[in-house]
Amino acid sequence: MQDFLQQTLSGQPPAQRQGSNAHLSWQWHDEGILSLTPVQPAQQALVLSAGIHGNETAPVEMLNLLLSPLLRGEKPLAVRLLVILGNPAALRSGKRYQQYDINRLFGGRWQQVADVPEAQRALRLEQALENFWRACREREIRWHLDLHTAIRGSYHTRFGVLPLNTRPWPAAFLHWLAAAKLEALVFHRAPGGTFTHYSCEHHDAASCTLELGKALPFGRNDLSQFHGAQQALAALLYGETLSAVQARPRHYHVTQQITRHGEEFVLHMGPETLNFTAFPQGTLLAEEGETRYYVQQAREYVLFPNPQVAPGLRAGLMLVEETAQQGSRVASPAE
Ligand SMILES: O=C(O)CCC(=O)N[C@@H](CCC(=O)O)C(=O)O
Ligand SMILES: [Zn+2]
Repeated sequence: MQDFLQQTLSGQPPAQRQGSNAHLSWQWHDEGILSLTPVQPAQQALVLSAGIHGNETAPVEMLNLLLSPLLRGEKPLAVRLLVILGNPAALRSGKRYQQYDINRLFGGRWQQVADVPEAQRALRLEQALENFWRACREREIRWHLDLHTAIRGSYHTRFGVLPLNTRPWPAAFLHWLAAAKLEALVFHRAPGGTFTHYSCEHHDAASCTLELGKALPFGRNDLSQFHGAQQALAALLYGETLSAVQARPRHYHVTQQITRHGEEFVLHMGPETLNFTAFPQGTLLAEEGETRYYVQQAREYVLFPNPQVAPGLRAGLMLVEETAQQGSRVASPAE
């Protein structure tokens, strides 16, 4: 296969469904699902996904740039790799989703929505991860990096969102996220239906949603803003040296979720409000009927405010910044 992105956008299966070169063998499993196995046994299994939302194109372009030299046999592969373009139909139409946000449907939540294409696709992606990780060697390290872009501009252009994890985060994983030049890490404290929650909860993977800039159509992205992330991904994939960490990302955790239930929902933030905008205690953030959302802590920061989400879905998250002492639990290197 020459170009996985073009192949996926074409909507056609490739003429050849598997192949190999001096460094690896590859197998096309389904639309937007490709595994690559290195000739040399690897210590790590990595799922690298993008295009879960069809309008978030910068990471899709980046992923394809990293993948192409592997498929051409120009770079060695240092990990067992599963590459996923999450929602090909939405990528073709340039929309976040066709009928329902797929990133709310993982962990079996696809069973709760009517027959929408995203429900089928969430099931297919869960099966792909299941099969990929079933083939894991004992003690193989499992990581899942799901690449997105935010709808709005942000005070932090590059940041990571980590799912609820009942185990401590591996130090090497947090180190990699810092080396990828993420400015902030946001820790969820409740379960959710995202792809990264699914990997972490059901497959014990260290997983993170990487948010790289603002959503723009194909061809309009300035990938130089994400050079740090691209370099860190290249280091991981090709077994190259990881750049030194220049700054520790700021750490936040989620304190409350704003949920839209229906037509009465009002979000008291304009379209100009950036991600990580701070609000003082007592600020009325949103209301719907009798329900009112206020800032509860001395200062909270908003993330992903969106009054247009479907009923029952999150219309924003409120965050608190952690002090260095409070930091989220990290495993010792031996853990
Ligand atoms: O900018 C926005 O409003 C959404 C950007 C985006 O798609 N973010 C992910 C975050 C997933 C997570 O919580 O890990 C999403 O909303 O699905
Ligand atoms: Zn997204």
